[in-house]
Amino acid sequence: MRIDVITIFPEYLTPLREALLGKAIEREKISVGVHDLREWTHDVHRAVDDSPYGGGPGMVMKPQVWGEALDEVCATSGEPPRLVVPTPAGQPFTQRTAVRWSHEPWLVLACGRYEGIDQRVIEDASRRMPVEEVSIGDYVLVGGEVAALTMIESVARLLPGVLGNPASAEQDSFSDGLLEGPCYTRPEVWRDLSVPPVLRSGDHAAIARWRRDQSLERTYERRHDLLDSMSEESLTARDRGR
Ligand SMILES: N#Cc1c(-c2ccc3ccn(Cc4ccccn4)c3c2)n[nH]c1N
Repeated sequence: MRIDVITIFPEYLTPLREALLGKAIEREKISVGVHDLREWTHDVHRAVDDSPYGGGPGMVMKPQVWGEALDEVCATSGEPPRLVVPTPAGQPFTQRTAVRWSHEPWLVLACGRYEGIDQRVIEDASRRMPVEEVSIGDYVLVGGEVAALTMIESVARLLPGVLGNPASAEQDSFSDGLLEGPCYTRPEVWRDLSVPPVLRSGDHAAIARWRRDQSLERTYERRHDLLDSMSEESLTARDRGR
């Protein structure tokens, strides 16, 4: 997978070069390009923003600069990229989104700042590539870079050869629609707190039941909305009996 990020703070994306993702880039499982939006300015001040039409607080990112940047970064004789635009007003980004995007050959992420990017940039890009305006959660950040890091990490970890143990991606929270239950490691007793005996029983069926029950209980307590949106078939008769 190829990932390009356009931003006025390229150094914000440095963490991508660290740890697991850094290794995946070194091993060419992913190629990441980070581009400074100001490269496409032509004035001495390298201006990327201007006052909003209709008034209101803050500034809006100029369409001309973004248009030229996307023209160049997204240029191809083949299939265009999927353009991802982080915004607090976007569709929710979920694990399902990450799975879907993990099958994409090329993502371009447009990281806005200020009050956002002139909407005509999204409108114009939609004429020649798929565009998704997405939000990573119901809170307001200062710009799109943290959201880009979040989304890139959640997509990249699903790619073959990126995670040391691919099974952990399959057993993700949300992968079966439920939250992950608690996990434990040695020692067996720590500050007079013991590991649940079933996990040391060696009875794999009992362990699997216990883990499913813990996921259901945690999801019911913390994210009832996930249960509400689960299809009946994905909940077993035993689950419903709990
Ligand atoms: N994804 C996501 C986001 C963002 C986000 C993403 C991109 C930008 C570009 C500018 N701002 C600041 C800003 C403040 C106020 C109104 C509009 N925009 C962003 C915020 N905030 N919260 C999320 N879940």
